[in-house]
Amino acid sequence: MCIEKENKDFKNPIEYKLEKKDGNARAGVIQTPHGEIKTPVFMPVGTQATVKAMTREELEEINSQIILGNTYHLYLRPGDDLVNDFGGLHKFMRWDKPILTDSGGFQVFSLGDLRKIKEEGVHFRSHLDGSKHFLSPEKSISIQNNLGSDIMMVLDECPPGLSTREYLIPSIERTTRWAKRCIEANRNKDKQGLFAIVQGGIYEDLRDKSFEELYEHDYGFAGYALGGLAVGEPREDMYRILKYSTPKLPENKPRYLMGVGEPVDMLEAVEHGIDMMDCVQPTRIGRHGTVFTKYGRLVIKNAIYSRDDRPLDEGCDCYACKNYTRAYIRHLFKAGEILGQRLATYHNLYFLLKLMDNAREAIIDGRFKEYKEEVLKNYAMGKE
Ligand SMILES: CNc1nc2cc3nc[nH]c(=O)c3cc2[nH]1
Ligand SMILES: [Zn+2]
Repeated sequence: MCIEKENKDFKNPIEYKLEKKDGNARAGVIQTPHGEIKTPVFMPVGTQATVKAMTREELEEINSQIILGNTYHLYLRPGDDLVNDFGGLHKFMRWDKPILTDSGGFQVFSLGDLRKIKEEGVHFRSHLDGSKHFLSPEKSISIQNNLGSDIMMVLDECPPGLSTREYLIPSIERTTRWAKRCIEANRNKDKQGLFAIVQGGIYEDLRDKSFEELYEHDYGFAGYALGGLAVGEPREDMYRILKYSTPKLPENKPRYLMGVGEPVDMLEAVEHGIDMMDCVQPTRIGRHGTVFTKYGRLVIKNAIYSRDDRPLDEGCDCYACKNYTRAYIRHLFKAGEILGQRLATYHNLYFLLKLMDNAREAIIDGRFKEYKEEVLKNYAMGKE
């Protein structure tokens, strides 16, 4: 039972309104300073102030409601101070809908040459030029303030997927201390929301520990993310934790699952009550010629498609599927033509945004279970 705890000295700029539940699946609306987001929602990742290969107009065309910016990358290049001088990320990249920025921690752990995790923060070397840098909770908030995102993430440690309890327990406790420091550092309390990140690996009791420690400061958080998943743990462990932890998150705030973007996993997450997801997969695999279809993934460079006059996905009404054949898009990839990467990216993003839109409709109509079963049955058939 989550008891409402509000700190009256500031209003969270992020408001969540639950519209309909169907089991634990939920449809809702998130109000942000840059407009509303209908959930469940997929968030395309725009790492370096661009969703790779997509223009802003194309992102609007496919009804993208919110995009992600990566703090680590933008801090290193072009610099959060430069972005701030141009009025923040919205103005710099001409995106006037909501933006969520991560804390930079995950990229430091996965990209930067991590020197050491200390109580005060992480020392690392840039993956660009090896220069030395330091990221603390306060520094992360300052960078995200400069970027002017609508939703900021706390600086946390995302332990490797199968970390032991002995490693996880002190890591969770430091992540909680860092989260508290982020609240204190978030000077624009009325301009940007701050999400907490629940850790705890694949252990239910450690998930409870992490959440309860963070919920102590619920007044400072506009939403809750489930971190520490999709980092190499077995799928059944991720599903078990999703089923256990998601329904325990506050009902009146957005719930964000970090790093998930495979159709089957997304519907599993929605079933347990997740509202928001992000993942680089759809854009990354798109650039390499793998696309999502109703009947599973399809690798367009495969010779079997050389004379295939069907669209990438026969059930899709996106620009790429309405105008081009598999044969043509395969040719573009074989010829190294950039348009191939653009069309595959466009389609993959459209596919996931549509999947979430259809899930939202199914929840509102009270038929989510049937919807999920239908999608999984077809997806498991493998591409025809
Ligand atoms: C691709 N999978 C994945 N991307 C993630 C990003 C994250 N950021 C902060 N904290 C996390 O725990 C975290 C977990 C993640 N899993
Ligand atoms: Zn399509």
